[in-house]
Formats: sequence, C-alpha cells, structure tokens
Amino acid sequence: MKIYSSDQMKNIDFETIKKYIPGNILMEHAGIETVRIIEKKIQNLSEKKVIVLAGAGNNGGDSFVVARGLSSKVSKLDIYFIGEEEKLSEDSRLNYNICKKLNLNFIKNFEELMELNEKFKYDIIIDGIFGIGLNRNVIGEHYNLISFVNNLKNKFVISLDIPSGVNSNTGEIQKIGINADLTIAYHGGKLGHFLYPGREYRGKLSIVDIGIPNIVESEDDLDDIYEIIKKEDIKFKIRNKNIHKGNAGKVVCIGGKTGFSGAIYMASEAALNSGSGLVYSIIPKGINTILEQKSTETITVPIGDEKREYFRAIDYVETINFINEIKPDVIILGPGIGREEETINYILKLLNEINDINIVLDADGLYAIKDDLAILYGKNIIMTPHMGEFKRIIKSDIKNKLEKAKLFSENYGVITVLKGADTIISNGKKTYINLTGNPGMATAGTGDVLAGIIASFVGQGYNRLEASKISVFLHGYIGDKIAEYESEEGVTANKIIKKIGECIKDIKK
Ligand SMILES: NC(=O)C1=CN([C@@H]2O[C@H](COP(=O)(O)OP(=O)(O)OC[C@H]3O[C@@H](n4cnc5c(N)ncnc54)[C@H](OP(=O)(O)O)[C@@H]3O)[C@@H](O)[C@H]2O)[C@@H](O)CC1
Ligand SMILES: Nc1ncnc2c1ncn2[C@@H]1O[C@H](COP(=O)(O)OP(=O)(O)O)[C@@H](O)[C@H]1O
Ligand SMILES: [K+]
Repeated sequence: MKIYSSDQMKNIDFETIKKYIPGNILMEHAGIETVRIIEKKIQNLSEKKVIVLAGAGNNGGDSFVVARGLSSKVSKLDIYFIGEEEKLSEDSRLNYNICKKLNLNFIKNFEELMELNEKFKYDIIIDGIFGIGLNRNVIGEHYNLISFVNNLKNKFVISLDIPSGVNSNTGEIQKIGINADLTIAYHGGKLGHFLYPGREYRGKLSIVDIGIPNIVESEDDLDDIYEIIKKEDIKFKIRNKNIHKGNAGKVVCIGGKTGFSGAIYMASEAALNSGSGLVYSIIPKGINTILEQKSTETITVPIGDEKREYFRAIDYVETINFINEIKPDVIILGPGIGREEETINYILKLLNEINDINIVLDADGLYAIKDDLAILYGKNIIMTPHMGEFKRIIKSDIKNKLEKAKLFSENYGVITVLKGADTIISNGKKTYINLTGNPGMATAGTGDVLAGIIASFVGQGYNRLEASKISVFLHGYIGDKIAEYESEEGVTANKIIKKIGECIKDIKK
C-alpha cells in the first residue's frame, strides 16, 4: 500500500488546490470525515467533554472544522488556539471565523486551559497543533501544551493527520510528541506513521479520503515510491511442475568459524526450508564435524585443513573453484564468518572475483567491506545490516534512517534491507517499510534466518527487491505466529525455520 513522504503529500495538496479543488474544500472534507470517524469510534459521544487544540497552520484549520462539526454532538467543547490570529492561512482563518461566529468557546490562555480541565476534566482531546508542516523541534508553549496533554489521565487523544511532534517524514520525535490513541490521516499514510518511534505515538490509524482526485497522482510522476507491505501484496510463484532440484534454486552459504557454526547452519536451513533445490555450506574445515552432524539435506563443503578455524585469504581460490563448478544462483556471504584479518581479506578477494552472481551480504560480511565500499559497485548485492552494522558502514548516525538506506542503495546500486522493528527495504527508488514481526524476534540467529530466506527466494527466480520484500514480511509473519501460539519470549530462530512452510501456505490463502 502506497504511503507518502511529507514533500510528496505537500505536492499533491498543492497540485490539487492549484488545478482542481480549493484548499478550503479539502479542509472541509478532512474535518467532516474526521467527525464521521469520531462518531463511529467513540461510544456515548454526547456525554463527552472535548478540548480542541488548534495550531497556526492548516492542521489547526482542520481542527476548527472538527470543532464546528462536533460542537452540537458532545456535552462540552472548548477550543484552545495556540498561535497568532494574523498568521492564519486563508483556509484556516475562514474556519476560525466560522467558529467565532458560532460562538464556540475559545480559551484565552494556557492557565485558563488548566483551570477548565481541573473543573471539567476533558475526556477527548483533538490534536490539531501540527501536521505535516512541523519543521523544527517543539519548544516553549507548544512543548508545555503537548506535555500537559500527555500527562492527562483518562483521556482519549485523537490526532489529526499525525500526532503533533512526530516528524511525518522520519517518524522521529521533535523533542516531544503527542501520545495519540487514534490518528486520522488525510489522503494516505505518511512515512512517520510507520517508522518508529512515530509508529508507537500514533495509536490506531484511520486513513480518510478527502476528495483528492486520482488524476493528481497519475499526473504526478513521483520519482520515489514508498509502500508498506501488506499480505495481499505477497505473491508466491507457482513452482513449475517439471522442476528438478538442479533448477529449483541453488544457494551457496559461505560463513562460520569455530564457535559460530550455528549462524551458517541456520542460514542454510532457512534457505532449504524456503524452497531451494540445493543448499551448500562452504565452511572452514575445523567446524565440519559439527555441521555434518547437524545438517542432513544441506551439503557441507569444508575448506582448508582439519585445523582451519576460520577462513584465510588463500581459501578464496578453493572457494571460487567450487563456485565456478556448481554455478549457484545466489551466495550468502557472512553468517558467523568472524572478523579475523585473514577472513576480511578472504571476503574482499571473493567479492572482487564474483561479479554476476546474486549475493546476500550479511553479518560480518558487512564488517569486512566497511572501509571498501567501492567494492559494491556493479554487483548484484542485497545487504542486510541491522542498525549497528549500517551505522558502521555509513559512518554516521542513523537519524532519518529511511532516507539514509534509500540513498545508500541508490549510490552503491545495492538493495538495502535495514533490519529492525520497522525493517526498511530499498533499491534507491522504491522503498518498503515492513510491519510484521515483534520484539520476540530480538534473539540470536533471527538475522541469519532472514538472510537464508532472502537468498532462497532470489535463487527461485524472484527479483532481488521482490525477494527481499517477501522474505522480510514472511520472516516477521512467522515471528508473529510463534508469539501468538506461544509468547514473544518463545520466539527463536530455529522455531522460525520450522514454520516457514506452514506460513507460506498461510500467506498464499
Ligand atoms: N491545504 C492543504 O494543503 C491541506 C492541508 N491539510 C492539513 O494541513 C496540514 C499541513 O498544514 P501546514 O502545511 O500549514 O502545516 P502544519 O502542520 O499545520 O504546521 C505548520 C505551522 O506550524 C508552525 N510550526 C512548525 N513547526 C513548529 C514548531 N516546532 N514549533 C512551533 N511552530 C511550528 C509553522 O510555523 P512557521 O514555520 O511558519 O513559523 C506553521 O504555522 C496537514 O497535516 C493537514 O492536516 C488538510 O486540511 C488538507 C488540505
Ligand atoms: N523489536 C522487533 N520487532 C520486529 N522485528 C525485530 C525486532 N527486533 C529484531 N527484529 C528482527 O529480528 C532480526 C534480527 O536480526 P539481527 O539483528 O541480524 O540478529 P542476529 O545477528 O542475532 O541474527 C531482524 O530481521 C529484525 O528485523
Ligand atoms: K496533529
């Protein structure tokens, strides 16, 4: 489902107003649709005491429409306008004046607001302080107002478009944000509704149509596309009846060192359980015995001598020979591989040699390239960093992580799967935010499993972006199923592997 950056949304509003529908009509739609949702969602509305908080921008304008629409439907309604009358936009001023003409009660100042609340105890707060026009940190009287709202007891907070203080582009909190129970968003979801921490602030999300004609979006050649992944967007290919294991997806996993055999084992098992025909694990020979005992269907390919505990630079020759011989569709490089100097050289040498095979670069494979990013150019790479790994690669903080993941993908021609509670998948043009998964997945090995699933789908012929999207959704979906059957605490990487098949079936339904 398509969602929008604040610039895109501003542009859509702008084009609509310029060519088709005056801003005050859009504002009317936004406000009236909001009232309709409130009537539907709030029981005993006629008994409620409502305070409408209106800012100086058009978000405040929407809230004046809401105030007017709700005033006769509730037991008490007051408006607190935080801003200067002279600065109101034309559309907001129109609705401000209507509220004045209707004699709705405007509270004079913050002190009066606190007094009235002491007396009446507002039970519904309408937050129209800031919308997508928030452009700096919230301080002073605005800060105090938001803090006041967040500290109220027994209230239901309804944010218009986005909770005030949440950056609609990044989901970041600009010093303070309204903790909403319900957010009613106009025209479409914004990035800040789905990226943490904004996702936690917005409560339930209702998206309403405010009458923006379809033609505006089709005219608008949006360069960047943002989507959240929905179950119905996941389309599994039908496996060819005539398929055999040699053409059902050949995956090579390269990784492991003494003490870290689990990572390569799990990546390989995940690939196998996601439908791959053949899965090979290339490992340092020192861990072969352990892996052979664990693995049955995957084929282990030990490199070096019995004492080899980790890969050495020289091992790349044997590795490349094997790769050339079996011609895999995809290689996973990195799970459990470690950070020995020799191993880093091994990884860099391999990457230099492999140009036309799909690669999922994971875990310490990402550590190895952190100072050699140019090695990524011209290859078919999916990178799967978590936030810490990504920070190390981009050598900066991860403020505005979606934009950074997108830019990185564009600059280096890779697909980035930036893992976290709100995993971001981007090829630089198209960017997805995943909504499945739960805190139970913050447990060892789940990342290795994801790498295995992604590689498996790439090997089965899905394009790299599609494979990443499907895999991230599926991986989180499985985590959610386990959390539902058992508990979040019960989620483990091995359980995820065991449920891949069942959950693919579920999603196909
Ligand atoms: N006609 C349309 O386009 C439609 C728009 N719609 C609605 O409009 C919303 C967008 O409206 P918007 O663009 O006016 O911005 P909005 O979010 O109200 O905030 C801007 C105001 O806040 C101020 N301000 C910002 N940050 C601040 C801070 N930290 N601390 C203090 N002040 C701060 C800023 O002040 P300034 O920067 O000028 O000093 C300005 O006064 C959108 O979310 C939707 O609800 C719908 O009705 C559909 C039609
Ligand atoms: N709070 C969370 N909500 C949803 N998914 C999460 C959460 N925490 C972690 N995950 C997922 O779990 C996986 C963890 O991967 P990673 O950090 O590489 O772990 P490991 O290195 O232990 O395998 C990622 O796919 C991530 O998206
Ligand atoms: K708001």
